[in-house]
Amino acid sequence: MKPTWRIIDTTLREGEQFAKAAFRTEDKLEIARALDAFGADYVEVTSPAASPQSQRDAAQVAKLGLGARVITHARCVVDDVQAGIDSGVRGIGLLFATSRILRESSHGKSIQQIVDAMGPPIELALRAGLEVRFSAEDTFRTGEQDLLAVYAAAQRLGVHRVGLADTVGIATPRQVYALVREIRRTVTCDIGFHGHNDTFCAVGNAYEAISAGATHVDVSVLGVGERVGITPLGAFIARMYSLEPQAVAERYRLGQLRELERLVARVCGVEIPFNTPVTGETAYSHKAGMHLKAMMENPGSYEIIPPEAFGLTRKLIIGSRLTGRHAIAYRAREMGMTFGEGELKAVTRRIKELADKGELSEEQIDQVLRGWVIA
Ligand SMILES: CC(=O)SCCNC(=O)CCNC(=O)[C@H](O)C(C)(C)COP(=O)(O)OP(=O)(O)OC[C@H]1O[C@@H](n2cnc3c(N)ncnc32)[C@H](O)[C@@H]1OP(=O)(O)O
Ligand SMILES: O=C(O)CCC(=O)C(=O)O
Ligand SMILES: [Mg+2]
Repeated sequence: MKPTWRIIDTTLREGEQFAKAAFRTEDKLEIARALDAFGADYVEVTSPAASPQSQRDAAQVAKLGLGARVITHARCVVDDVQAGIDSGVRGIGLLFATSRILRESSHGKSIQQIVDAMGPPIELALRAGLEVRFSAEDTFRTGEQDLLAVYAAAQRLGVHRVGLADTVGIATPRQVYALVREIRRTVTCDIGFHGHNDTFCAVGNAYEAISAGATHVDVSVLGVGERVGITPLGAFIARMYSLEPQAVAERYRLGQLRELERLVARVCGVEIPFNTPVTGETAYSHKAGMHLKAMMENPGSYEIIPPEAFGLTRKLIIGSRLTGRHAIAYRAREMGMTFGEGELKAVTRRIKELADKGELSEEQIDQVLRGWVIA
């Protein structure tokens, strides 16, 4: 069983727009290889038109011979497309801002002028044999008639995919679902979604896009990108794994995720947030007594994704003031000790008293348990 959707990882394009990213050539090659090892379906690199080094780097990534399809991203400008073709990539994401605010501030074109300008760059890319996507930048602040006009034009030109871009992170999940549904009824080609995380809706929005018929989703490692970035790869994978575990585990090498994130964090000089889904420092920590009891019965009690699926382990914190007698009995059993019900309550009370002054380490708990038996 395979997922019906594909991941376009844009760490090397959107991620290069992250304030803290200054990728050297060797960083890009290492990240591209790590993305490929994870099983990313596409790796998107910065427009070769951006700078001479960007052109050389795109060509080097394209030459790596990855399993992932290496694509680039460009304005609807013939010279930019030609630079993409020259770099040897296999696909190109073209875009034009269609919202009124960006039409006025970014390029000054009307919808009709956009439709007229799209033709030559799209045709050039298609003639060169590239996989071509056309995206309406700032989709969710664009009038529906305007969107339908540009997507219909893109489809007439023969693009492989149209893209909806929540460029400013304004869309709600319900809006994403409704608009993707609408576009799904209008075009026959594939549909991509690119969502910014300004209101932390990027994962939910990507999921709704897929539910409504999108085939491709843009992600980046740790979500790096402009401002607070886009849909994070790991969080998106967590979302989808919880729904279709077998398909996700078969398609992607999930055990690579943590190393991939560590690589990008190191290169960008940032920490991985403690609450990052799956790989964050506390993602598999369980602390409250009621949770610990149930976790010892069945780890599925408070985990929707087993850590082993990602090569990770869980941590049960039993030395806090929130601990419970079941957790203490469990540890005691591990040490080969059994307590009667009254003793167990008493030793748990003692551990809680001590923990009120500060959490106990495993060694300290063991010491209390051993001391209790001897006393
Ligand atoms: C939402 C996004 O993240 S989109 C991706 C953003 N990525 C990038 O910007 C890549 C890095 N960018 C760059 O290196 C540069 O901006 C370049 C090389 C692309 C362009 O550089 P410059 O020619 O110096 O223009 P500058 O960046 O100042 O202004 C943007 C120009 O692109 C035009 N433009 C903006 N969007 C588009 C578009 N989608 N298609 C065609 N032209 C566009 C603008 O009209 C403006 O050209 P003008 O001066 O003739 O009006
Ligand atoms: O080309 C696209 O679909 C997305 C471009 C982009 O980065 C954005 O709109 O935020
Ligand atoms: Mg973006």
